[in-house]
This record gives sequence, structure tokens and C-alpha cells, in this order.
Amino acid sequence: MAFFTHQIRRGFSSSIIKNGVIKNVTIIGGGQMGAGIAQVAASTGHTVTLVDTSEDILKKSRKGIEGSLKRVVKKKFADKPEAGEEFIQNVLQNVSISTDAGASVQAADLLLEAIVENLKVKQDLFGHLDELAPANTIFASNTSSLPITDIAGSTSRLDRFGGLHFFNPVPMMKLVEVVGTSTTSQETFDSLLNFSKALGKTPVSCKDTPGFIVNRLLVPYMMEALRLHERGHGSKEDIDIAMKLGAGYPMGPFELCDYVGLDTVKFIIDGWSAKDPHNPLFASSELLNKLVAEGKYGKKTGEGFYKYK
Ligand SMILES: CCCCCCCC(=O)CC(=O)SCCNC(=O)CCNC(=O)[C@H](O)C(C)(C)COP(=O)(O)OP(=O)(O)OC[C@H]1O[C@@H](n2cnc3c(N)ncnc32)[C@H](O)[C@@H]1OP(=O)(O)O
Ligand SMILES: NC(=O)C1=CN([C@@H]2O[C@H](COP(=O)(O)OP(=O)(O)OC[C@H]3O[C@@H](n4cnc5c(N)ncnc54)[C@H](O)[C@@H]3O)[C@@H](O)[C@H]2O)C=CC1
Repeated sequence: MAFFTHQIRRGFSSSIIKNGVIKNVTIIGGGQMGAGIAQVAASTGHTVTLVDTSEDILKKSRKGIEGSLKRVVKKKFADKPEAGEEFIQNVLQNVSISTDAGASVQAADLLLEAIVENLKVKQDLFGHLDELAPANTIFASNTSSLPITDIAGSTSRLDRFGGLHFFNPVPMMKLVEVVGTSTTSQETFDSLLNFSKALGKTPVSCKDTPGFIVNRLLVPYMMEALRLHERGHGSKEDIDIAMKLGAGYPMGPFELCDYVGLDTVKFIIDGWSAKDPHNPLFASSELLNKLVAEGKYGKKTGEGFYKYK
């Protein structure tokens, strides 16, 4: 059964975003975040093109979306399995996949980037797509920790650039941080805010400050958990249990690091500590560095602080 349209749909003219309402979305990066955002956008009636560097990766994204949709449907359509199956088919029809980022932005009202957490790589991507995308396409980044202003600086559409920060797992997490820079227009900001609401999420408005709201508080907490363990003051298992049962977190900090991806955690903390080397909140962790050097990125590679195979 053909779940996905493998080609970019033909017949679209260039993006003509009407009244600032985002309907056609191109998402660059089909990893855990990009695939999750694609799923939610497609589930809420948006037309989505998901882009990554290879067909194999996109096949994995597709499998992830299908798996997650099945979990959603099991609850949402508990007593109507046929309606659930129809829902899945409709959602999947809304998602095309492509390895051609340039072609995929032609009809995009919104270009949302969810690739590796590296400023230069994001700047190169946006700089390139700025020349190919229609002038009115809004650009946004899902970065966890990089300044939106620095990413936007690689483009000529500073007024049509903002941050749209989702949380993992996207189908379950209700929050979206909408980030405006000093040059983001009110119209663009409102479009991003309304798009988040159309996805069924609750948006909060953020300034373009390091970590926005959530990660500015979450990252120091998680890194301190790693350092606490490294000081010999608690096993990772006990720290995880303590924070779940004593502070009401659904996952302990080690579980959450594995869930987010240790490569992403390292990108974030290395970036912040390079900018503010004397801030003890941003001090790195030997254990984290060792696991990343060994290719143990957490759940996505089958091992991180814990084993998942
Ligand atoms: C130091 C650096 C730090 C850097 C941070 C950078 C990252 C960022 O920029 C920002 C972030 O995203 S931070 C991470 C935010 N996310 C969290 O904190 C997640 C915490 N965990 C949870 O909420 C739950 O464990 C969770 C909802 C995940 C799972 O729930 P449970 O614990 O109850 O476990 P399950 O039994 O597996 O799930 C229960 C039901 O939830 C549904 N579900 C879970 N995952 C799903 C998914 N991916 N898709 C669809 N449905 C899903 C599902 O209904 C499931 O029931 P079953 O299907 O029957 O298992
Ligand atoms: N993992 C998390 O919990 C969260 C991550 N984020 C942010 O979202 C972004 C993506 O994170 P994840 O999805 O976790 O990473 P991931 O590693 O799961 O996926 C990244 C994907 O981007 C693709 N990619 C890399 N360069 C590309 C390019 N030039 N063109 C097209 N595709 C490219 C990779 O092949 C990969 O499939 C990062 O900026 C991260 O900081 C934001 C919120 C939560």
C-alpha cells in the first residue's frame, strides 16, 4: 500500500500564503523532531513535505510516523478501529517525502528546519534555501539552543524568520515556544503563533535568549544531575528514581538525556560553554563526552546511559 507520495506534488504554484495562514509546510530533517512535527502537522490537515539527506533515512521517518500514529489511534479511536485506520491513511496522504530541499520549498508557506544542532550547518541550509524559496515563505528553526538571530542572519528575510521550538515526543508534548527576534515582523510572529494553535498545541512567546524558557531551566538541571553522578553522589538509577518519585518528573534526567539524544545534549552544552566558559551551569561532563565519542547517543542508537536493545 502506498502510504506516502514519494514525489513532490505537482500543480502547486509558488507559495501564496493567504492572510498569514500556514497550510503547506516543508520540514527539513526527518529525525525524531522533524518526523514528529510532520505527523502532527499532517494530522491537523496541513500538507507536509518532509526532507532529509537520503531515502533510507526518510523510510525510517515514515516508519516512525506510522508507529506513532498507531499508538495515537489506539487511544483516540479505541472503539472505532475502522475510523482509526481511515484517519491514519488520511494523515499519511498529507505527507510527501523528498531528498530535494530546493524543489520542496517551492510551494511552502512555512519552511521549518529540524536538522543537526550546529550553527554553521543550519546557516548553510537556510542561506541556500533563501535563494530558492518564494519571497513570502516564512522560515523557522526548531533549534534547542542556538540564537535564532544568528541562524536568520544567513538569509535576506529577517522579518519572515522566527523560532518554532517543539518538544519531544512531539505528538504528546503540548508546548511550542514561538521565538521572535528583534527583526521578526508581527505578522510573521502571529502566523507562527496561529500555526502552533492549529496544530493543537499551546504556544508561549519567547525572546531570542539562550534556551528560550524551557531549556534555560532544563539544561542546567540535567547537567547538574550528570555532575552529581560523576561526583559519586548517586547512581544514575537512583537519581532517575528520585526525580520521578520526589519531583514528579515523568522521566529522570538520565532517561531524558537518552530520549533527547546525547549528541544533541553535547551540541547544546558545548555551544553554551564556548560562549560563557566560566559559567558553572554550563560545565561539561566527562561521562557525556565519553558516551558520545563511542557513538552511544541514547535511545536512537540503542545505547546511551542505558541500553535499549
Ligand atoms: C541537558 C540537555 C537537555 C536538552 C534538552 C533539549 C531538547 C529540547 O530542546 C526540548 C525537549 O524536547 S526536552 C524533552 C521534553 N520531553 C519530556 O520531558 C518528556 C518526558 N516524558 C514524558 O512526558 C513521558 O515519559 C512520555 C510522554 C514520553 C511517555 O509516557 P509514559 O512515560 O507514560 O510512557 P509510555 O507508556 O511509553 O507512554 C504512554 C502513552 O503515551 C503515548 N505516547 C508516548 N510516546 C508516544 C509517541 N511518540 N507517539 C504517540 N504516542 C505516544 C502512547 O499513548 C502511550 O501509550 P502506548 O502506546 O499504549 O504505550
Ligand atoms: N531531540 C530533542 O529532544 C529535541 C531536539 N530539538 C532540535 O531539533 C533539531 C533536530 O533534532 P533531532 O530531531 O533530535 O535530531 P535527529 O538527529 O534525530 O535528526 C536530525 C535529522 O536531520 C537530518 N539532516 C542533517 N543535516 C541535514 C541537511 N543539511 N538537510 C536535510 N536533513 C539533514 C539528519 O539526517 C537527521 O535525520 C536540533 O536542532 C535539536 O536541537 C528541539 C527540541 C527537542
